[in-house]
Amino acid sequence: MRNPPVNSLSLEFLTELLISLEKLENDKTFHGIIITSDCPGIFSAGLDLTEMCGRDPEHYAEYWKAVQEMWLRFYLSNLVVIAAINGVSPAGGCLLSLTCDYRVLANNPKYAIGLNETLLGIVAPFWFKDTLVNTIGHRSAERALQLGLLFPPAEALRVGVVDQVVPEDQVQSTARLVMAQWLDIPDHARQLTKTLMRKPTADRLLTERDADIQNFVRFICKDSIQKSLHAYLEKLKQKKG
Ligand SMILES: CC/C=C\CC/C=C/CC(=O)SCCNC(=O)CCNC(=O)[C@H](O)C(C)(C)COP(=O)(O)OP(=O)(O)OC[C@H]1O[C@@H](n2cnc3c(N)ncnc32)[C@H](O)[C@@H]1OP(=O)(O)O
Repeated sequence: MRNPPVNSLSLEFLTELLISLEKLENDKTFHGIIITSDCPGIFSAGLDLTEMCGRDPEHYAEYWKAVQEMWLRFYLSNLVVIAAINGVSPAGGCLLSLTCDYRVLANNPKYAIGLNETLLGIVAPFWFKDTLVNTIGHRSAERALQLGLLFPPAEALRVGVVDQVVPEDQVQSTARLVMAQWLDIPDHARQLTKTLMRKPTADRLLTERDADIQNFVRFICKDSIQKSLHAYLEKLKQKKG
């Protein structure tokens, strides 16, 4: 991913990601992809806050549809998808990595990962929650979501948000090694098993997609939510001094 400075998932970047995924899926010589970041120290800062602030309801609806599409397409991809997480990964960045089949995280205490939405005064939608529950179990997910926990590497591994923590210079090589193991499995059997495991979760969003968009638009248009997102963005900007 190369969308400096922080790989935020803007509408344009999400569209590019989806086009890239589609191209790779349509090229039958590809069987797996590794998602990693070209922005030093940052895997992805998550959803682009500027897409959710000070825009009109039509824009929010278009943006949310693209976020849903990203989740659906990556979560259900027939390819083996591995996240080589080489930086901090809050909220939407964590969600993207949770859609993958396996997560390798660099062992750097700055590289926290988690669904921290509550810290911004917003609520992770049910499909974010379901993805986390499927990964780490109900109790851990409930605690992580309510507290908006961002896990440093050792904690992320203990709770199961990531599958492996390795020295920073070994993230890519480990991801390639893991990919080789996954590609050794007969593809059709692996793909059908992935679908079996994930389809019920995806189906819930597919049947409630429009309602979920409307719910997001209603929520994000609230004055109180706009105020807290603006304040959060300002805080990020002022951090620099
Ligand atoms: C019903 C459902 C309703 C709602 C659900 C909505 C779900 C939302 C999920 C999300 O993903 S919300 C986004 C959550 N993301 C975050 O909380 C991360 C915020 N960013 C950071 O903590 C830090 O930027 C960083 C740790 C990722 C990187 O730190 P650093 O290297 O020090 O960079 P800066 O903080 O100086 O940031 C540089 C630049 O980038 C802007 N920026 C950062 N994050 C975002 C973002 N998510 N969206 C848009 N822009 C972002 C930041 O403001 C700086 O901008 P400048 O103009 O000052 O350069």
